Amino acid sequence: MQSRIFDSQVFNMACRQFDAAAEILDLPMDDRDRTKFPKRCIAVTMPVRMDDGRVEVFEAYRVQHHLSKGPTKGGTRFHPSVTVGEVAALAMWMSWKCALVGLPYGGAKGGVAVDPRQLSLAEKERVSRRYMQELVPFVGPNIDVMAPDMGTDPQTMAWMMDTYSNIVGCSTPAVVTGKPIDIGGSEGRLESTGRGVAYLIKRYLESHGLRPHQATVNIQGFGNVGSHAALGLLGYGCRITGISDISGAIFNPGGIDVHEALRHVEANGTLEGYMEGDRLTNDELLLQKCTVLVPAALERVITVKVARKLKCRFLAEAANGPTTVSADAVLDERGDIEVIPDVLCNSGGVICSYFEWVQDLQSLFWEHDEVLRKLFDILDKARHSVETQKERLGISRRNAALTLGIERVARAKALRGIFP
Ligand SMILES: NC(=O)C1=CN([C@@H]2O[C@H](COP(=O)(O)OP(=O)(O)OC[C@H]3O[C@@H](n4cnc5c(N)ncnc54)[C@H](OP(=O)(O)O)[C@@H]3O)[C@@H](O)[C@H]2O)C=CC1
Ligand SMILES: O=C(O)CCC(=O)C(=O)O
Repeated sequence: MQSRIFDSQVFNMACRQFDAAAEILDLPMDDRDRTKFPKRCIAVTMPVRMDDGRVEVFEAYRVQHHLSKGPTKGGTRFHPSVTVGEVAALAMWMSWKCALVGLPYGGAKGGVAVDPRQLSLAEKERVSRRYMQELVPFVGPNIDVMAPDMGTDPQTMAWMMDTYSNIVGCSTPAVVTGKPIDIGGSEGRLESTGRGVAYLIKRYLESHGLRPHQATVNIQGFGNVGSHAALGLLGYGCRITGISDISGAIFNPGGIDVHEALRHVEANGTLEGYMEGDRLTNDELLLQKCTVLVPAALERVITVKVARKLKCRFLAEAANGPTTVSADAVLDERGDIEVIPDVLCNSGGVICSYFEWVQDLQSLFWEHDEVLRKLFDILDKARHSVETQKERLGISRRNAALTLGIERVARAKALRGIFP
């Protein structure tokens, strides 16, 4: 089958990854297309009243990739470059990620094509509420559970949860995760993706005979994931030598004061004007020598050209889909860079979202320590299963992670059969 709906660079990239994994698994031909292509796609146009009285119409999407293992799960992105193909690729990756770490979910993702930095707070609230209002017939605690992604945060989730609850007539915290703790959010969810990234990096450094305090780290993207990864790594003793946001990068081989940089971003909304170190472009930051490079922003930033010039020992994919398929082949050929693939590396977020959903359904809440202990436990198990698969089949770590996730989804579909 050829998809005409989702055709785009990033969707084709997710499909090529799937095809390679399906070959390794020797997946029956009859099972391939039904495992690969998204089950449902909801596309809406949303009229929103802007502060100046105009009505602006935004395109928005929700893609639910497969329904075979439970409700679908995944974040909602507010970004000007959102397309249905990008959302579909992100939903596919959510499926493999959830299956890899053993969560009872299919993958989903949503997005609004809007630049959140151009919206006032009131406009952002109206966009968030309208998005949820459009999607109420298609989501719910047992159907599809949203969460934050780029450009959205706990406040966005609070507005979405409130909108859903008002429409269905009762408070329904389990319809979104990543909410503020006061309205049913989980301890630890805010920092979980970045903390998970940091924890896995520490484990991989140790398994390669390195101590965290010997490691230097450059991070692209200083939002939720990038900043909490930086704080986690700092806590383990790593030296953070580079950080960036859309305004560019700060590079300081002596180490950046991450807390001070965060205070600057909180006060100014950007790293622009932060003076501690040299200013570089985002592309230049990727090529600086370091022990660990952490892309934590957009897809497809590690291209063939970049991959050939990387000077890191580890590439920890905190972002979804940061490495193109051709760049991946370059990294395989080089063989000197350990790739921690996205579906493993950033899985801490959805693991903690699962904990939040479980707590909401039971109305029984856990302490912070318990959440982190359970999170690190699942990450250790997933890491172990990826390393075992890698050695057993003699394949790359990315293919090990993808084959584990894809095989579990395909098995669930085969067991359930075809109805009617
Ligand atoms: N939030 C979560 O729980 C999870 C997120 N992820 C993935 O992690 C990545 C980051 O998400 P998250 O931290 O939540 O998003 P945020 O919106 O919180 O932060 C995104 C960061 O990336 C920066 N950025 C945006 N565009 C560019 C660009 N073109 N070049 C360089 N930097 C850029 C932003 O800069 P500025 O602020 O200046 O715009 C910001 O610092 C995404 O790939 C997301 O899918 C994965 C798993 C879970
Ligand atoms: O927490 C979640 O449900 C999803 C997080 C997410 O969007 C992702 O892992 O890419």
